[in-house]
Amino acid sequence: MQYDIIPYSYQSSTFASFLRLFATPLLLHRYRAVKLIERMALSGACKNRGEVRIHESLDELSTDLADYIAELSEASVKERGVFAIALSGGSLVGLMRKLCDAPYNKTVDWAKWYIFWADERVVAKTHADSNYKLAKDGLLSKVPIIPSHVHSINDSMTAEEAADDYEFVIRQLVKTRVVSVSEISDCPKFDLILLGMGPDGHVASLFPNHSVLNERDEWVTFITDSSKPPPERITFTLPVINSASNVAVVVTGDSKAEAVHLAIDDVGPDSLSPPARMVQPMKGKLVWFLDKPAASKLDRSQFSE
Ligand SMILES: O=C1O[C@H](COP(=O)(O)O)[C@@H](O)[C@H](O)[C@H]1O
Repeated sequence: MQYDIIPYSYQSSTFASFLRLFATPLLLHRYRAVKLIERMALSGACKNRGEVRIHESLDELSTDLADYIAELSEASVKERGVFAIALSGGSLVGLMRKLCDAPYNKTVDWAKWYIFWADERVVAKTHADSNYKLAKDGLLSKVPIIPSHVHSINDSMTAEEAADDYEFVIRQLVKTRVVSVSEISDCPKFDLILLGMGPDGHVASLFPNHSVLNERDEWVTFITDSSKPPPERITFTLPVINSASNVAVVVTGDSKAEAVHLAIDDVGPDSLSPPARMVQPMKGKLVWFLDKPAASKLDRSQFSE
């Protein structure tokens, strides 16, 4: 199994700024083609943990992430008429900020977006810990998404009830094919699941050594003992994450470098395996968006050009 390492950097930043401001769909398409060629030229292969994009700065990471999401949205709307995207909380939402700016705020077909959460804290939607509130304040209130397409949890229920209710909502949307279904697992097949990762290697609310990592039957489950506050959360299970068409893990900062190393590198069977390492889409594509500090402990000797 192989993975691609892409030291991602805009060498023609003036050109990129011009395009971000004035891009027509045609120019944007051409610009993406140029970037693809740059990436192919810089990419190398390693033991497969997906494609790894390493960025010089948070600004470049944010632009690349916005491009990536916009491209997947365009492809999904073309193919299925809708784009079913699951968000996470934490630093991810701030890194998606470029989607609120030109050209994405105008070129993305926001009316076709259906929003879900890969995990949510069981708190009121107005609470500072709410992943919904974070996304609403940072993204959803700034772009023309249709309110009825935003599927957040019912915050008046217990964690267990909220997980069951959320799974029921997703089941209805699978029936109407707003969310596709995986031919392999019978799980929902989201067009894109966006994950962050904690310094302990947790993704969504799948924490190290937690029994929830073994859940194979439920689509959405709950925990009441999260090692990171708040304790009560709902989360997509690994089978759902690994059934997605695309999964992106967005990680920044040197406090996460060790977890990135353990999640991506070929570390051998005796090493600790963080939950992020269990993100292995069955048929979908996995992309890591890293900044340099987060990538600083990756074993470059495993890369081959
Ligand atoms: O608690 C959570 O943490 C992770 C990671 O957050 P970050 O701020 O370190 O990026 C996040 O992805 C998850 O959705 C959230 O509930």
